[in-house]
Amino acid sequence: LRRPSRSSRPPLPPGPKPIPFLGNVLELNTEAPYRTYAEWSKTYGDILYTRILNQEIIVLNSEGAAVELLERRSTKYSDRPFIATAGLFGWEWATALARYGPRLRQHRRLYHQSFHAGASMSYRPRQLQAAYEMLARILDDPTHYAEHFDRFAATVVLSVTYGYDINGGEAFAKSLKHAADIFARVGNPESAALCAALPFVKKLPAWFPFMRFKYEAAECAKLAKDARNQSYAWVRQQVDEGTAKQSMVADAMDGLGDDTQDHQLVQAIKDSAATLYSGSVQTRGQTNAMLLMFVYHMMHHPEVQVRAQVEIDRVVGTQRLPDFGDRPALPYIDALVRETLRCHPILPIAIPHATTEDDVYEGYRIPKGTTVMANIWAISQNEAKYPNPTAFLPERFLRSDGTLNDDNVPWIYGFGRRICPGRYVADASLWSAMVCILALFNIEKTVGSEDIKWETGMSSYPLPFPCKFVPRGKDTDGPTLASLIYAHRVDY
Ligand code: HEM
Repeated sequence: LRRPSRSSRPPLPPGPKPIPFLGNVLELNTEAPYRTYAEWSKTYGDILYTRILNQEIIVLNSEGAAVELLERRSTKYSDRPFIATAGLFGWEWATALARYGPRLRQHRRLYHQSFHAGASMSYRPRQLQAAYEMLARILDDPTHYAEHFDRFAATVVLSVTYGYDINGGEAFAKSLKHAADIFARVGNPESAALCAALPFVKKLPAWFPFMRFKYEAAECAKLAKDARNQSYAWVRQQVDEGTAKQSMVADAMDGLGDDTQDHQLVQAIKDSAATLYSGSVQTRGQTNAMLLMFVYHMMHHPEVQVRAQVEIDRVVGTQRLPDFGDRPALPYIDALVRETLRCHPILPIAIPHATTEDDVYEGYRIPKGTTVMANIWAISQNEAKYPNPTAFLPERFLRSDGTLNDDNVPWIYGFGRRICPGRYVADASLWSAMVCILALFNIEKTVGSEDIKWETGMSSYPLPFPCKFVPRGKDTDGPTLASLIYAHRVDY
């Protein structure tokens, strides 16, 4: 058998011409690479090829191409690119960085068992409770609203993952946060690119000039390891004593019996659980970033707030707080949640996938080992599907009779075998936080509101900015709200 000659192989997808060593890095807007990719797609089409240093990247600029490759052909497209610093920082255990294989599948099974659409419903009372408590904090101290969002997100994740109450003060919660912060600060794409381009860097000792980050790397790895063991031991003790609340780790222990029997599964439980927690507390996780985005949109769109509040007042009234039973009667609120997810996606290039086999798409060759990115930002700004895409218009998700349409922006959570396993939990957290805030407060501009700094790179959202949370009712004071929250109190 003769191998096909190089010239008879399909070509790579089109793209800007790379220069030696650097590739296309000089043309890339590194603060918002998704904008450059969207710009290039006007010349090269929905699928384009680019090289950044020594990393070969294929960018999918349309929902159709992303669904075709990352979902329908997911057996070939579910790996992650190798991140050189992950191992160095002791972070190779995290699900989001895991290569495609049995370990990833084990993590995904554990998530599925506790967070599929049906199972996620059982966490709703806790999410609502956490949202109510967040309202009380905002009322008491509105200036630090972003910190209250961080606490809300961490409360939910600790509860659904470990059945742990954030007020418990266990050391593991602190160690994991600390490790996640170090990894976010030092394990950045630049150090990763340095380690990938110059592999000997990984072997240099920490005292070597410019290698100080290695001291932090060692600390980060140790903290993360201790925290994973301690959090697991904490749930084990609760389960053995019969006091454990339902959670992902407790569910997983149910099928385990003795911890010494299946080391691999025990490690998978520790690692998959810690991934959720570290993702949510790391400087800012997805849920809290999305809530900052929500405040930003509301501050600029008082007319949207009014329409949402008319709906809430009609369905819920002013004598109680919203709950999930109200959700079907509040279509505009759901439309508002979807528009907040769509209008400015917080993960504009999601998390890159990578191929495990060669493939051909629309006559183009996609080699094994290529990084494949879905340009979520380009998908969100598709004029044909979302006319006037930069405008914030929740009604684009409503039919003419006022009911919700079928577009629940699924692409915001990624694709195929790597799709976000926490999407149902995230959806319930976002809904409960947004509806509760709108029920109680008007969000208004104040001095400094226009001077907003943005997180850039892989994520994009406004960093905390000044704004006012003005209670809507004359009698919304601490004691009234406390009695409303108490009346709704759920024990979980
Ligand atoms: C607004 C909130 C959220 C958004 C927009 C979001 C979005 C995403 C996206 C785009 C990915 C990458 C998917 C892909 O590679 O195709 C992802 C992965 C992931 N998400 Fe979320 N997420 C959110 C909240 C959550 C929550 C609350 C949890 C946990 C309870 C969670 C757990 C994860 C995990 C573990 C992964 C890695 C999956 C893997 O690599 O296989 N996410 N998320």
